[in-house]
Amino acid sequence: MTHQGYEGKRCPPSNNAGGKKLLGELNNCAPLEVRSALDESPAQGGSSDLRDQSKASASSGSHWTDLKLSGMSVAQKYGNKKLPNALIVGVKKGGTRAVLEFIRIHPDVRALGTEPHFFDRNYDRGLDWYRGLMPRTLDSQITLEKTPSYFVTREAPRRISSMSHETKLIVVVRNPVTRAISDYTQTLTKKPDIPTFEELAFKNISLGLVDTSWNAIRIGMYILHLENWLQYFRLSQMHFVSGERLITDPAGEMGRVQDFLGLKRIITDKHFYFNRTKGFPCLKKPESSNQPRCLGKSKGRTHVQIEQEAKETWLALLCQNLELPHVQKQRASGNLTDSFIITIQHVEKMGQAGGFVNPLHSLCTNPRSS
Ligand SMILES: Nc1ncnc2c1ncn2[C@@H]1O[C@H](COP(=O)(O)OS(=O)(=O)O)[C@@H](OP(=O)(O)O)[C@H]1O
Repeated sequence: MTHQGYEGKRCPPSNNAGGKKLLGELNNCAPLEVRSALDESPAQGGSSDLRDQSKASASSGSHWTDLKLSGMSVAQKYGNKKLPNALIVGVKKGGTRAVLEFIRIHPDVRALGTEPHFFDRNYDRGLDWYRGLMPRTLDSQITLEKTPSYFVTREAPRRISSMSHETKLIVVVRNPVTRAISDYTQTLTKKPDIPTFEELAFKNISLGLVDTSWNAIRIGMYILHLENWLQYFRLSQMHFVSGERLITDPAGEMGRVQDFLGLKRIITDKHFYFNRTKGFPCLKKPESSNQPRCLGKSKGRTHVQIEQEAKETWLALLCQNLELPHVQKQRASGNLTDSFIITIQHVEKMGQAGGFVNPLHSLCTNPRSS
């Protein structure tokens, strides 16, 4: 299936409020690759939704700085569809959409607006199918896509490295407890009758038993997943974006992303403004538009309310159960793989250098900060 074909079959725009649009409705009108993309973030915003914007330009990857040639960008006319050189591989609810929408305003980046889920759900369709989804790029431009579920997909690192050992990987990490609550909040908008967060997170709260098989918890066990990636990729090929700083200092985080991708620092604080109503940084001039835009309503949802006391009890337990015990267990057993040691050292080093906020550290040492 060609990419043009899939764009042509997009759903008509909806007036539904973010978080209320049901996936089922979208499924009826969207073809597979769009459905896949929407599975991760089904809710759509209104007319000021950057995600609608990105879907509209999903196949063209068109760019506001592109030179126009009879209404068609140079890349669209002379470019080729290439396999991505860089991927935003996760984490779900980390801030991956914000990174994609922010980086794609760079003239040397062209991104697929939807999530193709190639390395997890659609691998059988083959690399030609995957390439066909990509926007046309000039040789000097980077092709990028984001699918947050790659980070926790066992086969993804091997599959990506067999596409190219040189692929650059971006991981947007966020405090795993907040991430889990965000994930749960999203599920709740689709299935309001699910058990409480507490019921799902704990096997036995008085015994302090956390259910690490629950996906919302498991995704946040970053070290566990990283270990798998490091079997196939050098650490220098991975860049960690702090989901927290992406909100407080988007230009700073995007500066480091541009450095990592070998791009000139074009995206600066001039590109952002803080939208008080949204409560998040927004783009003054997003891709394909001169109008300021924020991400859609499914980004920056109000999280389910959790009482502070319960939260502190949980946090202590979750903190003990996410990265730390895994690290401690591995250390105690003396059964450390090289990649594991490197990961820990790397995370610690980046934390010291201020280049990385250990997602557990601030929360576990100061639960009230959440
Ligand atoms: N600028 C800006 N605007 C809006 N939202 C922002 C922004 N930067 C980061 N975020 C955070 O991104 C969180 C959603 O993460 P993802 O885009 O990775 O979600 S998804 O996995 O694609 O569904 C989303 O999580 P929630 O706040 O829990 O909704 C936001 O906190």
